[in-house]
Amino acid sequence: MTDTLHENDMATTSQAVVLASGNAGKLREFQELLAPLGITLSSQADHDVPEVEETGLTFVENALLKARAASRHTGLPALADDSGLVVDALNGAPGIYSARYSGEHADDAANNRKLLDALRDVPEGQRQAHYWCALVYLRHADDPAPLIIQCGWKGDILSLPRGEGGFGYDPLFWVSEAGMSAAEMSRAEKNRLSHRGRAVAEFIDALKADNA
Ligand SMILES: O=P(O)(O)OP(=O)(O)OP(=O)(O)OC[C@H]1O[C@@H](n2cnc3c(O)ncnc32)[C@H](O)[C@@H]1O
Ligand SMILES: [Mg+2]
Repeated sequence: MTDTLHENDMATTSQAVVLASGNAGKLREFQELLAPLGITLSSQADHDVPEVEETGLTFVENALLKARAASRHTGLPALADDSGLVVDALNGAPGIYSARYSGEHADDAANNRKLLDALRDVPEGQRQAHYWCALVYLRHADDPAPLIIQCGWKGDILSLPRGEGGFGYDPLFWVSEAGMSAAEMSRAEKNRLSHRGRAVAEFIDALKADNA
């Protein structure tokens, strides 16, 4: 990236934004993806934003609920990500329930175990899935025209976990184009290919156009 381009990016996008998420893995990925643009991203925990109930039935509805609550509470523009894993053989489960698949206080390990169990009898070749990311940006809490970006990432669900990186279902998410699981990728590689990485790239373009 040239200095000129960098300065230009800073000029068009430099601003304070709250990330409406309590997920440390997401926060790390967003900070890496947005830092070069001069966006100062704080997490909702920094502002004591109360956790909002994700009562929507789609990713985009839940992202809107999270972004609106964070923006209302902080007075800042808010970015929210609602994402999850959609498995064909499970009729789209765990879907919007990905974070709470094995219970309200589920952790990644328990969710992964439940997924492996649900797919116990599903043979290789029928274990297609995709991650989905709905990204919502509200300029203020009553913004009637939010920026909304949605991206998917195709993969297959492994029978055994592989890799230590990433978070969530990454050790079970096999990416054939890369020849490795999402948890075996470098952070840069995951950001380049993933549902969230590509949604953020589109978001950056949309924000630049918005600020132009
Ligand atoms: O709602 P917030 O506070 O942002 O945090 P969360 O973890 O509850 O987030 P979601 O409601 O959007 O649920 C997303 C879940 O989907 C899974 N997931 C989403 N993106 C993922 C990724 O890149 N790698 C692995 N798992 C992912 C993972 O289980 C997440 O907890
Ligand atoms: Mg959540």
